[in-house]
Amino acid sequence: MTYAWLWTLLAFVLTWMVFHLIKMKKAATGDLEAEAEARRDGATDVIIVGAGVAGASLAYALAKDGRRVHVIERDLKEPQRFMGELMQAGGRFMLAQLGLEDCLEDIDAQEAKSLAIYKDGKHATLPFPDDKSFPHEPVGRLLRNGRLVQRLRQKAASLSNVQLEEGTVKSLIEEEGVVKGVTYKNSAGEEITAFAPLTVVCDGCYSNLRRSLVDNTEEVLSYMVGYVTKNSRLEDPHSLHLIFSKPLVCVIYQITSDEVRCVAEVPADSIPSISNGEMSTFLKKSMAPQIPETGNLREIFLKGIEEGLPEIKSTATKSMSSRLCDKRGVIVLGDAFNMRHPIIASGMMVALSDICILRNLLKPLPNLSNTKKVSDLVKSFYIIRKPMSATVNTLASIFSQVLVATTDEAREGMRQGCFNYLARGDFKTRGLMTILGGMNPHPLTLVLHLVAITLTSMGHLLSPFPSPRRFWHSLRILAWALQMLGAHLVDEGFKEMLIPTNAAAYRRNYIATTTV
Ligand SMILES: Cc1cc2nc3c(=O)[nH]c(=O)nc-3n(C[C@H](O)[C@H](O)[C@H](O)COP(=O)(O)OP(=O)(O)OC[C@H]3O[C@@H](n4cnc5c(N)ncnc54)[C@H](O)[C@@H]3O)c2cc1C
Repeated sequence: MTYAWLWTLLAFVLTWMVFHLIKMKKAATGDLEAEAEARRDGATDVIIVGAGVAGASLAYALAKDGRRVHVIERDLKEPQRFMGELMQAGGRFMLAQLGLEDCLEDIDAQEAKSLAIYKDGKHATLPFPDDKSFPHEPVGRLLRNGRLVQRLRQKAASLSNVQLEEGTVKSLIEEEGVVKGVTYKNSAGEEITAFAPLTVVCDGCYSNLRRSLVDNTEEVLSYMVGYVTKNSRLEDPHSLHLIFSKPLVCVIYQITSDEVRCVAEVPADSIPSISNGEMSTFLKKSMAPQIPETGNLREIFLKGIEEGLPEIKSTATKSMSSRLCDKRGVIVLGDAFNMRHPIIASGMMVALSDICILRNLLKPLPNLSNTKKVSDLVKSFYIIRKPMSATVNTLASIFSQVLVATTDEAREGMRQGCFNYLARGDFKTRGLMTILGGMNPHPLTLVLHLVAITLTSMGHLLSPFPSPRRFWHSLRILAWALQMLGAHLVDEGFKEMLIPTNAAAYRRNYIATTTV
């Protein structure tokens, strides 16, 4: 009798445990059944990780071709950041190819018609020229990146075969070397698995997933420090103002009808602290005096600082060459795949160009579960993208190195030579501007321009009277230029593209695959 309560308690605990064991087993079986069901049904054709510019555009393009797309994005709120604020004319063309050009409307974007350059009191404005072979108006757009991203997300989500969900992808699910899907945490904190024959990783410049797929590493080159000056309008709001300041460049541009973005680039190893006010002192004392008084550039630069730097932000500039991922069932795109210095503002354009190519390559395939076929197509994608990616990556890398101010006479000669070349305003400048705007992705033409800039720089250093010292420095310019170019010839697989017949074939192939 005394132990009756103990037996009752034991019986209760045992019943509770058996009940829960049965429940857990049922849930596990149910999960597996649901997964198997999803796989059998082929409920999703493509999973896209990340809905930035690349992920959202790709989702729309693939869904338009009838694919069932599941996009998983970590944060569906409007991104507040200062990258991707100039959509080059070439990027607008790619958006039009994808049926997304209207996403540039109703976001108070500003027309970008020219590049204005400033150095040591001299100034030149270089319009993006009208290239007759380019089927689009040669005008880009200056904008708030977050607004564009939201428009792209809305447009993708408006299609019934796109499921856009907030969630953070934790890992890829792999079976025998083939990626089958992802594990992610949804907004309710539940861990979920999703399966599809193809997963596209578009999780941006801080990508974690990339590391398990490709073995390339990113390099931090410098930092861009930026803030917005509110209630302001530049006297020339349609130019991107690039100041050849020291040690690195400043850039000022209109991003909405009454907001101006001010950016200063700072070396990676000496970035002043934002939190203790060092940064505002640096901007006010070191950078502001170098901003030309032309128009109202300096006034707006200072106004932003004096109004208390509401939201000063810094972003790392990175470079990472593209590497082919040899796993099946997965593709990496956007910044997770390939990055370059943002000095020529072309990352979004390259990502969109990649999407146009990939979409056109995948179009004839009714079933993406043929992973061997998809993997072969990805190999040709990697080659076809070269005219655009190699041209833009090389130009960005060389410009970013040339624009660094140093006390080295040869390097300063090249910096001045670059300014002189751009400021001439002749047919050569126009040619380089069409490359810059993404209207002529032609590596061979770029190499010719780079050779011409080198010769201009050498000529500048030798004039008016060549001396042995000047001659020596001009030879150093040549050596430096060859070294920079040489590195890219190898890295970007440029060599074969420089053979004129190959270059022409590459370009034809590129145009055919980017045009709907
Ligand atoms: C300072 C700076 C200035 C730039 N200026 C320009 C410019 O003017 N013009 C231009 O064309 N390019 C510019 N670029 C480059 C451009 O911003 C990028 O190339 C472009 O934004 C890349 O798009 P993306 O979709 O690959 O990445 P993002 O736009 O970064 O999108 C990645 C998305 O993935 C999501 N995500 C990340 N991890 C996960 C996860 N685990 N699960 C789910 N979602 C995830 C993120 O939330 C994000 O929405 C600039 C770059 C820098 C650094």
